[in-house]
Order: sequence, then structure tokens, then C-alpha cells
Amino acid sequence: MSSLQEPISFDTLPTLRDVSRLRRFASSDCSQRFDEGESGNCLAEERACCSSNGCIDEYTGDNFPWRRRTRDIFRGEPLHSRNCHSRKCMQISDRICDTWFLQDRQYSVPCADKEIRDLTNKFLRGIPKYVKIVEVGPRDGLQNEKAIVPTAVKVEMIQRLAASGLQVVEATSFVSPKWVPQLADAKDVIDAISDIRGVRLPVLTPNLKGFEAAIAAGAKEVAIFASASEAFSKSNINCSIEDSLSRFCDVTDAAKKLSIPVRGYVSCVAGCPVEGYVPPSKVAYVAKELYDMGCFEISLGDTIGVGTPGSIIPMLEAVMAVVPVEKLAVHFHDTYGQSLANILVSLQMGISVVDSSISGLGGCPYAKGASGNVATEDVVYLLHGLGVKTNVDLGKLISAGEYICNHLGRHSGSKAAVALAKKTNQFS
Ligand SMILES: CC(C)(COP(=O)([O-])OP(=O)([O-])OC[C@H]1O[C@@H](n2cnc3c(N)ncnc32)[C@H](O)[C@@H]1OP(=O)([O-])[O-])[C@@H](O)C(=O)NCCC(=O)NCCSC(=O)C[C@@](C)(O)CC(=O)[O-]
Repeated sequence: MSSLQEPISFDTLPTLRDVSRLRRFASSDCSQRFDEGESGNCLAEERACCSSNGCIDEYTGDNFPWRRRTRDIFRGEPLHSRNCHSRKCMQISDRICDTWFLQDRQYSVPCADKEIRDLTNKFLRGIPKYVKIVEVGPRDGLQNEKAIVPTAVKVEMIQRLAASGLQVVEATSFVSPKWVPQLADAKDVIDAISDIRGVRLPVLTPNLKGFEAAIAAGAKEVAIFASASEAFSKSNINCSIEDSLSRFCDVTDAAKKLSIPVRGYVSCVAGCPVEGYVPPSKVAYVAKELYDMGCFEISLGDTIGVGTPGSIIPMLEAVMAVVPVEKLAVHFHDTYGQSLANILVSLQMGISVVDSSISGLGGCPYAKGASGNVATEDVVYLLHGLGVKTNVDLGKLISAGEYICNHLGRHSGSKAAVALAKKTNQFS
């Protein structure tokens, strides 16, 4: 059976050490047992705890406030009666955003942020209060499009994304136009977005030539991209992993001289379209090399979207043993619909930077079978539902997605955007 038909590495389920890292979000009873050093019995005890009287009774009891509130919401409390909604909505100036905001929050717990956090902490201890989203739509999203998107459309897309509150929008790539003709206008794009303020706009550079072209065009931040799979490295950037690392060293050396921040990507962290299984140790090796070169952040890419929490947890464990967790980001493609689950476990493991692409656009031209990235709208919906701040206005984000989807003549790949659009149409 090919690696694309079954979750990779099901045989390498998380070890007890992996599980104990996750104990932070187990119920207090369970985590106490872990902490008391009965690790040999932990897994069994945790299962027993969750399936028998102890924890489960507490969580299903009628006095459990989260459940009661959920039922109240579904009974249809009028929107305008919710104080915290109306207060927050006043801060959002335009009418469309207000509408979106209300739709977005309709199924959230109607209470103050702190209260939401206290409740989620009960189950999801340790998830960050703030998550930085790195929007990769204009680059990862458009590099795989059949039709070439006009520069003016790319520029407007980037402007709309920036206006939604995103802190980082990856703008384009300075790669060979023979390899990726979709992004051959990189210089013009950078030129046209030079007046956008308050948002970082990094670009991909595969070698020194690309780096120099990016800097000459006015880029202020770059990203280099290595692979944990030898075969994918060859097909994507036409060289071995070791050769790519030596090219990237040239880029980071040049960037240091100009004080240009460099982000590092590792692709194929959960599987390769050619090699199949990729060992976590290989991912950790490449991530550490990029980190040692001076990359300020390492983004771990499941390029073909085959990972599940069962393979992502051991991979993250291996990388976190050699690169500090605060320097890591996750980058999931949603080929198998596993991205949100993978993001949740990544947050639980302490990661606070998530890459995503507006409307789920994207894919790599050199990774057959890969689909788009996880949709930014879905990630924001998840995070806000967890009480995690993102600084992103979901309404503005959704209209940025509509803009590019209209241009491409396709439906959004974001479930949240589609659902919220349906509700808005019902109300209008
Ligand atoms: C790396 C190369 C250039 C090697 O390509 P090559 O053919 O081996 O390069 P070369 O050094 O032999 O040069 C061949 C020609 O390319 C030119 N060239 C050389 N470098 C550049 C440059 N920077 N910009 C513009 N032109 C360049 C060079 O000047 C020469 O021009 P010619 O003399 O034939 O006219 C090529 O393989 C390439 O551009 N690959 C990029 C492919 C790509 O962008 N893939 C998608 C990235 S997505 C990804 O990696 C995954 C990620 C990051 O999204 C994370 C995830 O999803 O998991």
C-alpha cells in the first residue's frame, strides 16, 4: 500500500515520554498520578481515569458549566442580549465585519475571555494565549495555480490580508521562473507592496542568486527551504540535502551582514511523496542545521498532508529536543483533513506559530498529490473558539479570501468561511 493511502508511521505511536509531555492538559487527577512518578502505569491509569467514574463523571455532570452554557446557546439566546458581543462589536467599524463577527461568535461561550481560557485550560492546559499566524497564501497558495495570477491581483490580495490584522504575509518567491513561472513577477510584487506598513512580508529564496534579487527588489525578510527527504530535495530544488544546506549557509551569511532575518522551512516532516516515511530524527537534523545557521524560526512543513497527531507528536518531540519550542512553527497541508487536529496537538505541545493559507489555497508543484494548506479562516475560527488571541479580524480575512477565490473562479477551501457566508446570506 502506498504511503499516500494510510497514515504514515502508525507503527510508531507516541511513547510514554510523548504522552507524559501531554499530561499538562490531562485532568488534574491524571496529571497528579504522572507527577507522582508512577509513569509505568500512567497510560493505563489515564485511560481508566477517562473512561471510568473519576474524570468523566465530573465532565458529564449537569453542574458542569461549559455544557450548560452550550445548551443555552443552542436554545437561541438573542444576539443583542449578549453584553460582551455588543461591546466588542462596537470596536469593529465596518458593517460587514460586525455581521461576520456576530456570526463568528454565535456559537462561542458567551463570557469574558478569561472565563473561556479558564474553561479551556481545564482540558487544554498550556496552549498559548497568543498565536502568530504566518499567512502563506500569496506564495504557497499561488505557486501551484494553473493560470498565472496578474500582479495587480496578487498585490490587492496581499493588501487585504495585511488589513485583516495578520502580522506576517509571505509575499512571493525569488526562485527560478523556469521552475515556478507563477511567481516570475516577484520583483514587481515586492515593488508594489513597499508602502504596506506594520506587516512583515518575507519572500522565499532558494540560493544566493535569489537572495540578492530579493534584497535588490526591497525585501526585508527571507525564508530558505530545505527538505527532510532526499528525494524531495532533488525534485524541488535540484540538489541533495547536504548541498542545499551549504547553499543556505551562503544565504544566511549574506543575510547576517545585512541584518536580514531568515526563516527556515523543513518540508516533508511527516512523509515524502517519493520516499514515504521520513524518520523524525531526519527532520530534527535538518531543523537543527537551519537553526544553527541563524534562522530565527523553523517552520515544519507536512508538505503532502499525510501526518496525523500519531506521527506529528513524535516528530515534534524529536525536533523539540534540539531546537527550542519557541523557535518552531507548524505548516500543515490539508490533503487528508488532519490539519486542525495536528495544529491542536502542536499548540498543546507549546508551539505558538502556525502557517496557513487563505481559503486553503496552495500546494507544491513538486509534491504530487499534495493539496492546499490548512485554511487561515479555519485556523482563526479554531483559535478564537479556544480563547486564543490572533490579532486577526475574521470578517476582513474572509473577504480577502472571497476576493482571491472570485478571481480564481472557485469556492473557498475554508469550511468556516463557507459556513459563515451561508449564514450571512440567510440573514440578508
Ligand atoms: C533552486 C533552483 C533555482 C535550482 O535550479 P537549477 O536549474 O538547478 O539551477 P541552476 O543553478 O543550474 O541555474 C539554472 C538557471 O536558473 C537560474 N536561477 C538559479 N537560481 C535562480 C533564482 N533564485 N532566481 C531566478 N533564476 C535562478 C540560473 O541563473 C540559470 O539560468 P539560465 O542560465 O538557465 O538562464 C530551482 O530548482 C528552483 O527555483 N526551485 C524552486 C522550486 C520551488 O519554489 N518549489 C516550491 C517551494 S515550496 C516548498 O519547498 C515547501 C514549503 C516551503 O512550502 C513548505 C511545505 O509546504 O512543506
